[in-house]
Amino acid sequence: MSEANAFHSRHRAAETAISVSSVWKVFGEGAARFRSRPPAERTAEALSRDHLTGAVQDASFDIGRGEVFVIMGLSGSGKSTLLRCLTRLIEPTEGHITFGGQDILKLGEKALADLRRRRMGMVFQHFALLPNRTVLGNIAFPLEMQGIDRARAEARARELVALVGLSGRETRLPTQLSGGQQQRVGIARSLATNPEFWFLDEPFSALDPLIRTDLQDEVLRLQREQSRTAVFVTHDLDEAIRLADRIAIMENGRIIQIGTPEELVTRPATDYVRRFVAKVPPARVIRVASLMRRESIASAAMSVPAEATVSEVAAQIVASAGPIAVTDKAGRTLGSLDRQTALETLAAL
Ligand SMILES: Nc1ncnc2c1ncn2[C@@H]1O[C@H](COP(=O)(O)OP(=O)(O)OP(=O)(O)O)[C@@H](O)[C@H]1O
Repeated sequence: MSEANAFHSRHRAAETAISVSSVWKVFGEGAARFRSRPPAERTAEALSRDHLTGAVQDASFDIGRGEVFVIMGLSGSGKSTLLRCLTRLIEPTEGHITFGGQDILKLGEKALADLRRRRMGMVFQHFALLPNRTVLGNIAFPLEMQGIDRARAEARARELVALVGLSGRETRLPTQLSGGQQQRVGIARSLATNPEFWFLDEPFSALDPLIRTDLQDEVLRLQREQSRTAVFVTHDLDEAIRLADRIAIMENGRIIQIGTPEELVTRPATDYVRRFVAKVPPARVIRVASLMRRESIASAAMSVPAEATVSEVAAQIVASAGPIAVTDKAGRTLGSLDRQTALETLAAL
């Protein structure tokens, strides 16, 4: 692992929260028969000959506890199907999916419903709020489903209303809210049970760009305050870069690369990934740590954090008149940043 990644992937060395191994979802008649084929015969040609859709093909990856893992790709690449396989809203054709070591594909109906209710939170593109319930009633609903008494459920719902910035609107019905506000209710509701795992499927794509950025900030803030393992589907690269620790890029049912935004931009695995990330300014994803020289410096004019992106510290770099120190989260100096190299990264398109 490069130094840059060691700084950025705070989760990689951490405990695995979700492990996905050789997962397939094949749609069409005869999908079950597809399981008996040896791996070498599970090709795109074989799928098309049998009139099957390989929505997810041989997906394997681990997600670290507390990581924000983004699945992205063009329309029809299999993102939603993969996410739904993780929650078993769609039954995978085959493979293994474990949550904290427990194989969820082996769970019976009741255990699965329990897992979803207690440990998973989900947000979808269409808010799916209960039309006859108020903001508070919608947010309290998952708690009531758990058998928590109404007063306690409502107290928790009030906390969440404040957390997502809807104080004062507790008694409104969904139709009396804007799209962005409705999605805030959806987010609050998904967090009511304080789930370990948070699944978000294109949660902001129906919203206009400004509201979308607000809600992305909201998600980032919630992650900072109470980090949870999050899997986020989007077709918006900009959104993926803002939110992700790592991004999985899908193409025609296959995951073709998994990496930090910086890895995808600086080392795209295929032409498809290269084209996907072509418009991302490198300074937006390259971290100070990647440009740092490990050397001691006598007297620094200023310091910048190793985990910041070059864009985030652009103003300091431009203004600096002397050596720039690079520091870790504790403020210890790790090395130096060459101003010229940083300026070149900022200028690169
Ligand atoms: N229930 C289904 N029956 C048959 N084919 C399906 C079904 N659901 C999805 N598919 C097919 O599986 C493939 C992947 O679909 P999926 O919805 O997962 O893609 P996606 O990347 O999430 O797309 P989008 O961004 O448009 O939502 C597509 O070819 C789709 O037509």
